[in-house]
Amino acid sequence: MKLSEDDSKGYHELGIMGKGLVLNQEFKSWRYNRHFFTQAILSPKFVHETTYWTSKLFEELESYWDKLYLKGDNKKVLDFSLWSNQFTNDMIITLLTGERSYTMAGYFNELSDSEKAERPSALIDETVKFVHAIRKHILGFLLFQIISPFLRHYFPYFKNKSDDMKENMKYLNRRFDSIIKKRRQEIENTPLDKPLSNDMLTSVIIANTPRDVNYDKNINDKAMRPMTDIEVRGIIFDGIIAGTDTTANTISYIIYYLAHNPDVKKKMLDEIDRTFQDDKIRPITESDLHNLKYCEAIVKEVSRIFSVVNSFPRCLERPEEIAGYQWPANTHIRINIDAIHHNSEYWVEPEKFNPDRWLNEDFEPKKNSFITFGGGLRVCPGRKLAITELVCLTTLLYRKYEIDLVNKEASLRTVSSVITACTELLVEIRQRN
Ligand code: HEM
Repeated sequence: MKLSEDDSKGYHELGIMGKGLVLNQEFKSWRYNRHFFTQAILSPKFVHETTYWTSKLFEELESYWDKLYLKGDNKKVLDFSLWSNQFTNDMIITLLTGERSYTMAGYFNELSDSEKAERPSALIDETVKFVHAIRKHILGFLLFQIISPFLRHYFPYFKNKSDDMKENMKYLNRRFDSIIKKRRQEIENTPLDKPLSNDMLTSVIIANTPRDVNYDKNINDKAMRPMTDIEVRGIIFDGIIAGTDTTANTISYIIYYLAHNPDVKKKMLDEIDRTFQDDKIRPITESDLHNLKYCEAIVKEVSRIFSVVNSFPRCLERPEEIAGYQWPANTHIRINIDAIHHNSEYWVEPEKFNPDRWLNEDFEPKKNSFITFGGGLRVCPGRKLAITELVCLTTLLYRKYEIDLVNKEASLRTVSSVITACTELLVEIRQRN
């Protein structure tokens, strides 16, 4: 991603340009941030955290579904796209910050007239407010690129909107800063021989300090210094922004494709039942993942055929020939993921939903042809977490529940901007026999 000076003015004004990863064009600072992000997210204990929290939060989700939809004989309808959003919000915030988030509980309280979630309501309100602010940021930040500074500063309609977004950003920064400060304090108060929690925030705070197992006090390299609070905030913020809607929408698309491909669904159920031997409640573990290769193939095939991110930007550093044309340096291009994923030069029968293609021993997607997570230096650093979370979630959902679309004839309801988001997915749910 490289934005021109004009395009990035608004992001500077909002205070998000040059921080974290996504909007960071300064190579040294991006590389430093990326190193911390990758080191934390790719560590083996993080894979453990991902399976653990997917199971734990799924149990919580089931407790709400049980009360709202699963009692009695009547089939009840739910909008899966809304629940998946609450789930992935709680998941990413808990995994990245180590602070429990309760947006599923908040949504349950909204839907349930009589019973309320067994969580302190002040805690629910606080996390719901936090998540609403994150959502407002995701939906509104493009205003700072698309609308000129003149309109944003002097035209009341845009000025109000942009002032509101700036206030929202201030609130988010305060909230992140207080979480970071609290965690630094907790780390300081924990004796060196006592373990710390495994969330990303803790890992990036302790990286390159004596609490880090890889710490070497003899290395006196500026590039290996610990992160400041503002740097920590930048990468945690980006992880939350990039890791919520992407996974939430992909799981909705998985439900949709399974409903339309009963033979695939049957094969998946066989794999799940073989792995869990009729145990419908034990938590999923990392070792289960080795036995869920068909589920993983489904996640990849859905991501190929209906990628949630539809394109991503690049800027040419030097003149290049692309598609037979010469392009000067600094040309901005968008790489069209959908076009590449549906191109018969790269994929056999590209329009066919065929998870088996991923299981063929000789199969390897052609170079740069599976780009749902982008590619090159900037490739999505959350891809392993995303695939693990999606495989676990698909397995947990279908291990115990029968999920049908309310209207199988209806096409998917989506809206496209930076990502293709599912706006509604009405399903009927009941326990599997
Ligand atoms: C299905 C889920 C996901 C999809 C489809 C996805 C897709 C992408 C894509 C296409 C990019 C741009 C890559 C490029 O320019 O080459 C990206 C970047 C990024 N993603 Fe993901 N992502 C997903 C989940 C996640 C998760 C769970 C996280 C974090 C926990 C995450 C964090 C990031 C970050 C921080 C970047 C910016 C990287 C950089 O600029 O260095 N993503 N993602």
